[in-house]
Amino acid sequence: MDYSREALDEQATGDDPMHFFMKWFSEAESAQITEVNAMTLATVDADHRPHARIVLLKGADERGFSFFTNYDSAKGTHIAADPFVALLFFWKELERQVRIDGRIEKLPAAESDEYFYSRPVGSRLGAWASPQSREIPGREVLEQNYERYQKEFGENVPRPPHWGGYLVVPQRIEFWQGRSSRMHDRISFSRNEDGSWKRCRLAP
Ligand SMILES: Cc1cc2nc3c(=O)[nH]c(=O)nc-3n(C[C@H](O)[C@H](O)[C@H](O)COP(=O)(O)O)c2cc1C
Ligand SMILES: Cc1ncc(COP(=O)(O)O)c(CN)c1O
Repeated sequence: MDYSREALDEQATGDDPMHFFMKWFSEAESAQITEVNAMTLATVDADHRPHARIVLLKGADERGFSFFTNYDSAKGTHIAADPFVALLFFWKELERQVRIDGRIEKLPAAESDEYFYSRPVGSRLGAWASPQSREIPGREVLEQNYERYQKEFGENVPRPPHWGGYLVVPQRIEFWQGRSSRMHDRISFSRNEDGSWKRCRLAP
């Protein structure tokens, strides 16, 4: 595969990488890419071993990037032990990659509520039914839990205390655009002490 769609220069990315991320994100949406918000989340456990999995980006604003999950899951346990994480997007149709590293924190409960109550009732029951990342003897455990909570809550399924959002506050954001002969463009932003961003170009 030789990449040849387009170039990325320093000027085009501007001074604010969150702003530029939104631009690339909406271009990916317009390109009809399916699950454009699917991103790899890397965490490290208490023994410094890395773990990666896909989660769905549900918000991006001047604060950072947010997603929702089970706080008692493996990833939740890793995050509690070490708040440094990485995110990765690969939009292959656009020959683009975005790499983000930063520090993660829980979203305020009000924001977790707001998102949770926007989800279909079935997914809300799923959040109760699944002890995410735990070993279970069989699928029937999930089905039984689901039915039990369905009986208990009916249509009014509250947010479980162990389920909510995280915000990744970026410290570095890199935009990668594939180019011919592996001579790709990489524009990287690192956060300064005062919160402003320093931009540089990296060799591919
Ligand atoms: C496309 C896709 C989207 C996913 N989105 C989420 C998500 O937003 N939140 C989540 O908790 N798990 C999501 N998952 C499941 C995770 O990849 C993972 O299996 C789960 O969160 C357990 O991870 P852990 O054991 O490392 O905590 C998604 C999986 C795929 C393939
Ligand atoms: C277990 C789990 N939790 C949360 C999500 C987040 O997405 P949604 O809120 O759209 O269900 C997903 C998406 N695949 C998921 O698999």
